[in-house]
Amino acid sequence: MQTLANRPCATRRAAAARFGRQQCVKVLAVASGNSKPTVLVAEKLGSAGIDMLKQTCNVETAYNMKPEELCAKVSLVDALIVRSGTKVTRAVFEASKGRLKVVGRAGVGVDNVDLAAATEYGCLVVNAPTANTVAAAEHGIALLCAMARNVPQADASIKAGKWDRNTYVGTSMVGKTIAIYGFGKVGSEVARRAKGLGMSVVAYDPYASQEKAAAQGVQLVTFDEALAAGDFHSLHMPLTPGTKNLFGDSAFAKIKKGSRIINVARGGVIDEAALLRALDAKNVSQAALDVFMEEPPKFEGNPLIGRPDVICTPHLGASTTEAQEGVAIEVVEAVVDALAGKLSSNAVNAPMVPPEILKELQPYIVLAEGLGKAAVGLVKDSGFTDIAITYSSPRGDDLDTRLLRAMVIKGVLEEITTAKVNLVNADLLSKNRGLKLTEVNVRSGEGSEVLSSMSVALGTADSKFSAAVDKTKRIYVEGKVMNGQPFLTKIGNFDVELLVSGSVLLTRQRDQPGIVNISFMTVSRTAKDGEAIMAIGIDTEPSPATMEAITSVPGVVECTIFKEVLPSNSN
Ligand SMILES: NC(=O)c1ccc[n+]([C@@H]2O[C@H](COP(=O)([O-])OP(=O)(O)OC[C@H]3O[C@@H](n4cnc5c(N)ncnc54)[C@H](O)[C@@H]3O)[C@@H](O)[C@H]2O)c1
Ligand SMILES: O=C(O)[C@H](O)COP(=O)(O)O
Repeated sequence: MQTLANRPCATRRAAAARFGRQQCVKVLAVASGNSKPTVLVAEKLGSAGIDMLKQTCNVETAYNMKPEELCAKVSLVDALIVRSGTKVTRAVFEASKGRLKVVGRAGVGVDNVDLAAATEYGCLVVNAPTANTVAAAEHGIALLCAMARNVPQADASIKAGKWDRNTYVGTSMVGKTIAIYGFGKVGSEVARRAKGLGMSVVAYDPYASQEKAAAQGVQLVTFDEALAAGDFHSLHMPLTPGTKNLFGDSAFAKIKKGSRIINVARGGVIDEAALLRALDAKNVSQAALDVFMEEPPKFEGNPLIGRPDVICTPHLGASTTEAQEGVAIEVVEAVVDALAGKLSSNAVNAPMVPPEILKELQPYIVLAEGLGKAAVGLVKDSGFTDIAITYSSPRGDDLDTRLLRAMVIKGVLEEITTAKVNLVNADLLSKNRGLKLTEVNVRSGEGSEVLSSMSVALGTADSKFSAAVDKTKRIYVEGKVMNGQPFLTKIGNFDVELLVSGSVLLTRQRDQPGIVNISFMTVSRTAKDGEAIMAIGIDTEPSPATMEAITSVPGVVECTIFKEVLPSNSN
């Protein structure tokens, strides 16, 4: 096979000039034309974030909207930024009529966003996962101390004109055990601070690393062990189907008698009716709650809020000036990046790719999308039922293929569907279309390169260019990255070398001298005097008459236009 390196310089330069545009990954097709995207900020956001947003977007603020008001506004905006007080339901995505591309959550928890609906509607959800961690941990510690020393009750008493030094005798924290549930970002910061108070720390988190816990002097234990060990129990896990009502009657039956519980995570993790029963039975002696099953909770006759053994704050964990400025900047950066079509490491419903990995993957991402486009561009009317992707990589099974797979699907589906396909919904859309997808990782090559090659094969397809069909009766294209550029290296059983971009004319002819004479092209043959295919870069599409003329050249067997091998918007 002729390689780029040994090809004549002029041809290489021509190829590079023609196809060598700097490619970048467009994840979401967002801003159209030159108009600025419009962002609706539905809850109070730190001013630094608003100022940053205004640099690239039209910003509309509307707080305390009723659900129907949000639905009315959302079809006029490209992005929506919320905190935990706005429910971004399926109805919101439906009402957006496809315009809403990004939901930014200025905080960690995304349980107020219908992620399944977001994904279905191709809307990226991003959050601000780190900027309020310390604030939440500090609030947890504040509640721990306030509860142990009856600070709110004593404050209320003195404000009522009493000097009562007997009722509010507290309990000491030093030497006691705190059980932390959810040893993630907030949980581990709480652990660090609890150690500073002289407490022993155990943690329950089925997904946490032993090493990380040990490095902090924290012992990971089972749920039941944590319940039995803790004098204080501090909750720091997300609300998921697995954690919903985790603290119910059964847990409270096992909890250390008279221990105290703090919840700065999510209300639904505690079954509030069960907590009331546990408080009545003195299995739990005190509770400190920042979060509730329903927010705001019903106040009238609420048995939990009125109790002297329960102290409450109105979901204030993240509410420090510093944290609010921090989350505002963090979420705005993610929203602006997403609107510009860049991948975000804060994406919640799309593969999260750290920036350094993304940089490394960049040319392979372009290749993957290009191969998807190339393969589907060769399908005839009868369509195809399956996509087989093979990755040949020195990393073998260690290669994280999620992003590459999504880009192949994007490349394939964008050609055949009117639905907006992006990294968020690529998997789901292919599944909904009943496409069978298989991936094979083959260990091959050496060194640190991501891929030595990759191929896309479309099954049960009738190709408009029969030479693209391989021995297994699949439309087959293969490619690799050379000198940082994505190349198509095989079509069917024919080796080619085509820097993937723009439109290409493909002809198949008998291998005989002098039948076509074109300066830039790539030719491949199976055997001398056998058959060859020729790929020719073209600027404008030949007319039907020209196509007919090419096909009627003696020796030419078939001819097709292979349009836009790579996405035209990848520049
Ligand atoms: N009150 C507030 O204002 C406030 C502020 C920030 C965060 N939060 C909440 O705090 C919680 C933790 O936030 P984070 O940033 O530390 O998240 P995180 O993702 O860093 O940590 C969550 C941890 O919970 C663990 N976990 C998951 N399922 C579990 C289970 N069934 N049992 C035990 N552990 C489980 C995970 O392994 C992870 O280590 C979230 O619910 C978040 O929404 C609340
Ligand atoms: O999940 C979070 O980040 C916290 O619960 C904070 O929520 P808030 O932004 O509504 O204060």
